[in-house]
This record gives sequence, structure tokens and C-alpha cells, in this order.
Amino acid sequence: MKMVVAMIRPDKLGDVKKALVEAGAPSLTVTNVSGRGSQPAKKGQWRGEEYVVDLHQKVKIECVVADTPVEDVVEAIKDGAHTGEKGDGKIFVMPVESAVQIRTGKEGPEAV
Ligand SMILES: Nc1ncnc2c1ncn2[C@@H]1O[C@H](COP(=O)(O)OP(=O)(O)OP(=O)(O)O)[C@@H](O)[C@H]1O
Repeated sequence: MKMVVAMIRPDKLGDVKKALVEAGAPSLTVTNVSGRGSQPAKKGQWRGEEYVVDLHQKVKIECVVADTPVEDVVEAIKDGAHTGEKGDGKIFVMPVESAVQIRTGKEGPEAV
């Protein structure tokens, strides 16, 4: 079992969800986050004062997969989230030790 965590542009969430359904991995958790990669900081002005925004609004997606190959899930997120501009985001993959489906008590890959 693997956990795929991706930070993507908020406006790409719809495309990524669609791509995940097509890849056979529709289950996911979505969180609004802010973060920093190499995307340049933005300058703004408020009441004549200049300020710097170095944290960008992103959406974090978490998908745990068992039956679907993790490469397919990564590819789906890449396809859905790609614009080619700085700030498209990142995908991390990590192992998952155990899983439990609360309703049925199933454990392991069956619970995913
Ligand atoms: N090494 C990292 N650790 C944790 N989160 C990261 C890391 N790199 C990027 N992120 C998260 O991913 C978001 C998007 O990163 P970003 O797209 O700027 O990555 P990048 O590698 O700098 O690529 P790009 O050149 O496309 O900007 C960041 O805002 C941050 O939330």
C-alpha cells in the first residue's frame, strides 16, 4: 500500500479528480494548504505599504492505493495538474504500514 501526497494548483483540482477516477483511484482527501517551492514570491500593496507573499495557496491531495498501480495514480495527478508554469506542484509517494475500514473491520489492502 502506498500513500500519494500531491500539492497542486487549486484550480486544477477538478482535472485531477477526473484523472483519478479514470485511473481507477477515485478515493482521496483534499486540504487547502499554503506552501513554498521555487515559485517566486509575489509582491503586493496594501494602504501604500508593500508586502511580499512567499507562501502560495495550494491544494493537498492524499490518496492511499492498494490495487491500482501507484505509477498510474502519479501519472493521473501529473496529467491533471500540469500547466508547464512554475508552481504546478509536487508529488510524493510513501509506504503505508496498515489500513482499517472502520465500518467493516477489514484490514490491509482490502480496507483501502
Ligand atoms: N520539498 C518540499 N517539501 C514540502 N513541500 C513542498 C516541497 N516542494 C514543494 N512543496 C509544496 O509544493 C507546492 C508547489 O511547489 P512548486 O510547484 O513551487 O514546486 P517546485 O519544485 O518549486 O516547482 P516549480 O519549478 O514548478 O515551481 C509548494 O507551494 C509547497 O506547498
